[in-house]
Amino acid sequence: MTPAPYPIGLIHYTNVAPILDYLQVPGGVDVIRGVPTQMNEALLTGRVSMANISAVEFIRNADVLSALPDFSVSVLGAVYSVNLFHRRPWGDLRGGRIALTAQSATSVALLEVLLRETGVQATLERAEGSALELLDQGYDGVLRIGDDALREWYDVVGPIGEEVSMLDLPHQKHGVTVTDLAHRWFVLTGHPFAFAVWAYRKDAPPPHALLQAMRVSRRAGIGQLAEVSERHARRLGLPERVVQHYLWNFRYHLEAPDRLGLAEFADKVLPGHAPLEFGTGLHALTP
Ligand SMILES: C=C(O[C@@H]1C=C(C(=O)O)C=C[C@H]1O)C(=O)O
Repeated sequence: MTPAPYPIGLIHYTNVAPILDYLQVPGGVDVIRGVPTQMNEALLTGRVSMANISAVEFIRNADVLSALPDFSVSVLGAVYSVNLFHRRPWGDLRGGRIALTAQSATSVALLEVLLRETGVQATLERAEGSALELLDQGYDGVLRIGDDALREWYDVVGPIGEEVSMLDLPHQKHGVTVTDLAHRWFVLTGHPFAFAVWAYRKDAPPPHALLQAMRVSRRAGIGQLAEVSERHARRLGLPERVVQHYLWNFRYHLEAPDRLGLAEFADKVLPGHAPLEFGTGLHALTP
């Protein structure tokens, strides 16, 4: 008897290209793709058994989900693709209206934490459109994530020539400020921020062949980062150097500092949450 297929969901943002571009999906694994909120829902409803999902949904559903112990989309400091666009200074957003992308769960929760910790009360509303369109429509702030956020950051601050150091990438131009939420989290806590984990339903752990294939493809992607960056830079219409900097900056292994950041975020966002489990019940891990 052939075993039932194992369905997985994959968020297709460029930030996971180094993990997924070289993935050879093993037989018996079915893949669907989508934005974070779609993959969150697919995992929570059981349509898929494992997905890279918004870290905040892993925290909120820690009773039914476990996370792979060695996969994440984390960053220490600026991330470049989780951005609040605004014209007035952060402190002056008090009483204002902030437009939220419908693609995100974690970054919305992160924004709420950061606003609360800085004493800024604002009205948060779902609204679709580019950052500049929504600012022109009268929103005081616009949250964007993923490839759109990266491109729109570059549209605002670019062009960035060879003379600009990657340590000093701009975040302001023509009266628009692009506040990088991961950078703000770093300033607040000193920790990395984990945006996504690979979560699976505790009742349906992933087959070993899939985990091995993901580790092999991550090694290939990181090892060929120049090629990955060139390919995606062309697709995004961004300089290769900027995309390579963007990609190497991610922390893909859920290491101890990433777990500290995740635990701190969990306590801020959902005090009293169920314990977070990493790989409990998974068969032996091969490095
Ligand atoms: C870093 C990012 O992280 C993503 C942000 C998510 C969210 O806000 O819910 C979910 C998955 C992550 O891959 C990004 O969107 O650029």
